Amino acid sequence: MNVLIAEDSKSYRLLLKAYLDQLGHEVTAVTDGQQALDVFQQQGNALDLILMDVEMPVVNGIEAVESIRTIQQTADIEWTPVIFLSASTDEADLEASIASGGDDYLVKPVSQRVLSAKMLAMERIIKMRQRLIQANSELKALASVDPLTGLYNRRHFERIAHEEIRKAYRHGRNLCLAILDLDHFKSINDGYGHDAGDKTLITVGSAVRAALRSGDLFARLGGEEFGLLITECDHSSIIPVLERYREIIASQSIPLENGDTIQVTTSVGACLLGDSQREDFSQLYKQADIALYRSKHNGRNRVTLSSAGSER
Ligand SMILES: Nc1nc2c(ncn2[C@@H]2O[C@H](COP(=O)(O)OP(=O)(O)OP(=O)(O)O)[C@@H](O)[C@H]2O)c(=O)[nH]1
Repeated sequence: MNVLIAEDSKSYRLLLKAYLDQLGHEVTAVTDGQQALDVFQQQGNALDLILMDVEMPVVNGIEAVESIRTIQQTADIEWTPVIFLSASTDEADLEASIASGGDDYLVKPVSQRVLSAKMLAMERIIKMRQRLIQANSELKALASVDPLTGLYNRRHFERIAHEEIRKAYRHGRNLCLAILDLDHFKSINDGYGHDAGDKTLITVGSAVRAALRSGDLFARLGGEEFGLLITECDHSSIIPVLERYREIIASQSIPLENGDTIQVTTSVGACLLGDSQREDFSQLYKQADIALYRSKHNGRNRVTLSSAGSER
């Protein structure tokens, strides 16, 4: 386990560290509550257990644990178990320590035997905690991904787009939001079956993803509609970039079991950030959607770019 000891007495700190080293734990030892807080913030979920002295200079153990519990809630860190160490046998002190967010309370001096037994009990809890951290991170990843294509989903796309739009305005950079909508996709489903339609979505998705510039984002927004976020781009280069993606899709051949192949084209509607007024995601999306409608209306398999604010 990765254990943090916060203890101001040098001799006792070294003794505890020696006990834990013998049990095979990774130990970081600090001398006050503020240093314990700093280590907690640096290590986050990587820290398994804290042994916290109650009486310490600068920030005492109780104050440090109260802060740890607050940080935990805001910084997406799972509950990190804390064992308080105190010279006091007063039950009110034990009560206050647990109320502040501690999980156990040991009266000093603690024998190696008692510490080993407590560490064993904590290890069981920590294993559960690690399983929870793992499950949560898998759930988070799943919540961002479209299960059919493995691309990011609409939810993730919108979240990142909001952040990127904010950053682009802050740093005075341009940004392009594009919607790519496959043409006559219904006729692929109707003509070749739903599985062939699925295969088309998967092939198109992975072809564009493979061609993506790092820092840009491609996602399946739903059905046969994909979203593309191009960061740091300018007016003169954006059409060739979008044309390149359109051509990549048109050049895909999707082989079917009966020997046939499917080809598909895409219509693209895109929008650049406005220069004069601040646009948010939904305004940009609306502009890109209007441009997409033009691409469809003008014959499909083409790119239409609208500047935000110019086509309401
Ligand atoms: N195979 C498959 N089809 C899907 C999926 N999601 C949506 N679709 C189908 O995609 C088709 C979209 O059809 P429309 O909205 O009429 O669009 P379109 O045929 O591409 O026509 P245009 O966009 O006007 O060129 C519908 O038939 C949906 O059932 C999916 O996950 N897999």
